[in-house]
Amino acid sequence: MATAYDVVVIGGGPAGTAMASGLKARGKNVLIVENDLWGGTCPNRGCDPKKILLSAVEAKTAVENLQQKGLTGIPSVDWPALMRHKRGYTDGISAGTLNGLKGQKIATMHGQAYFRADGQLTVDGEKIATTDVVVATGQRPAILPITGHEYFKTSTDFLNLDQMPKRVTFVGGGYVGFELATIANAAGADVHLIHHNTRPLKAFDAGMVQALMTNLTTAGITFDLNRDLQTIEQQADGLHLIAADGFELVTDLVVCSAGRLPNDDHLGLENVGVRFGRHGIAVNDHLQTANPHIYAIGDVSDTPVPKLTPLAGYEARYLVTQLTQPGQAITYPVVPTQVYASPKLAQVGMGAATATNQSERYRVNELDMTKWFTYYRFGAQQALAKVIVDQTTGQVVGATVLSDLADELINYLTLLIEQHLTLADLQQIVLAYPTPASDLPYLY
Ligand SMILES: Cc1cc2nc3c(=O)[nH]c(=O)nc-3n(C[C@H](O)[C@H](O)[C@H](O)COP(=O)(O)OP(=O)(O)OC[C@H]3O[C@@H](n4cnc5c(N)ncnc54)[C@H](O)[C@@H]3O)c2cc1C
Ligand SMILES: NC(=O)c1ccc[n+]([C@@H]2O[C@H](COP(=O)([O-])OP(=O)(O)OC[C@H]3O[C@@H](n4cnc5c(N)ncnc54)[C@H](O)[C@@H]3O)[C@@H](O)[C@H]2O)c1
Repeated sequence: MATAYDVVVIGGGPAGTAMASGLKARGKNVLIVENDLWGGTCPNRGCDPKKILLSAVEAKTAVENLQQKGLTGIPSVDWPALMRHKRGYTDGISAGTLNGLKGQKIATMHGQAYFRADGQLTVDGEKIATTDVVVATGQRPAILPITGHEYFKTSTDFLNLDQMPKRVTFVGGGYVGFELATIANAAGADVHLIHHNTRPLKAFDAGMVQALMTNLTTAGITFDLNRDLQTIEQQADGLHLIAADGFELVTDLVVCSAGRLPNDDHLGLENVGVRFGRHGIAVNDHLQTANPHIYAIGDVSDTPVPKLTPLAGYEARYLVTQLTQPGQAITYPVVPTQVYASPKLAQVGMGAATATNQSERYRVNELDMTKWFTYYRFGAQQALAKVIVDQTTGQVVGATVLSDLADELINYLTLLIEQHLTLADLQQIVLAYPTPASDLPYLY
């Protein structure tokens, strides 16, 4: 007789693997199902390969910034070698993740999970008996349904390019568009970013986005704002990208970076009373769907937080506790988000626009840190911050940072916010000098 599981987890990405490990550690009989690469988006075709490729951008920028300051000669990116370096990491991820799961004695299956009816879950047609199911199937790149959409490539294709084409265009000014445009530009391509309105990266501080775009424009990226792409045509000289207003651009590679779609439309969720749609699987504040035995976590769940790897893990940890010791509704901490461009743009907590509307309570410290020792020493082009302080408590409640070190500084700022630290609290702690952390008192 087939095994009856306590929980089946569908999806072997950061959410699903954290879920399966956590349940197993608490003695549950768990099966995890994956239909593609174990490890999911983040380590195979997302965060990690992107940041490996960014390493070359960071190193090149560091050398550029020290020209006439002790270094001569600017290195160029050897794309095939950089890609080999990336694959040296990504090629082992799927097998390594699977081995890790097996090492924990977690049951695994490779195949397509599908709900035929309530209580009838199948994997590649085989019936699986289980009490509960956790859906953690993530998202996939959205493709704009325009004429010639078949010429679109995705972030997954870009992160696995054997050669960098001469001309590369991104359509959609979000995280993916900015990050991959930064990489393609540093690798020597002529890069355009087409965006359909005048406000790319709309969740980030408008002034800081403008400053980032100015930097990227100086570095060679062309921003084609307010262009509504309608058609892609293959012609002898390349792909012609044509917008509604007659704007036309010829490129060799066009990447659709206009958002991602939840993997919730191929699971038979309609057969088991689970509501789902463009924003993902509908869940309550216990991450439970309309079917009490089915839960959803990570990118595929429709929750009020950005879709990021640390949140996939956070939701998994919450649900592990919930399935073993039911209790409180989920609450989320402040979430730092960032765009790994050049420089990096990071944000956490309250934005300056909100703070300015309540100026009797909040102070916005607008800081140009470019000449501060931390940034001066490596010749940084720009280091800006907007730090929001609650004047009634003296605590930091939000920040936006634009600098080569923003990815580190934003985590310190997140700790200050989460731990409600005032300047006086911080001055009780000794931090190594000179470092970005030892600048923290000057941000208040
Ligand atoms: C280019 C890019 C860069 C990114 N950079 C960052 C970053 O720097 N920082 C950050 O925090 N986040 C980043 N993200 C987002 C991050 O990758 C996701 O938030 C994270 O992977 C979500 O984890 P998940 O487990 O919910 O989904 P996923 O990682 O997508 O995993 C879902 C898994 O489910 C599997 N699956 C789907 N359908 C089925 C099915 N029917 N049966 C079985 N298995 C199925 C999929 O194959 C996949 O392996 C990036 C994403 C992209 C695309
Ligand atoms: N650094 C990170 O943490 C990171 C990096 C990459 C991806 N991600 C995750 O992946 C998700 C998807 O990233 P993304 O950049 O694809 O999506 P996104 O939602 O961040 O950005 C998509 C952009 O495309 C624009 N757009 C929509 N339709 C368009 C059109 N017709 N023409 C031109 N522009 C159009 C939108 O206005 C938006 O600015 C992110 O929301 C995030 O959850 C995170």
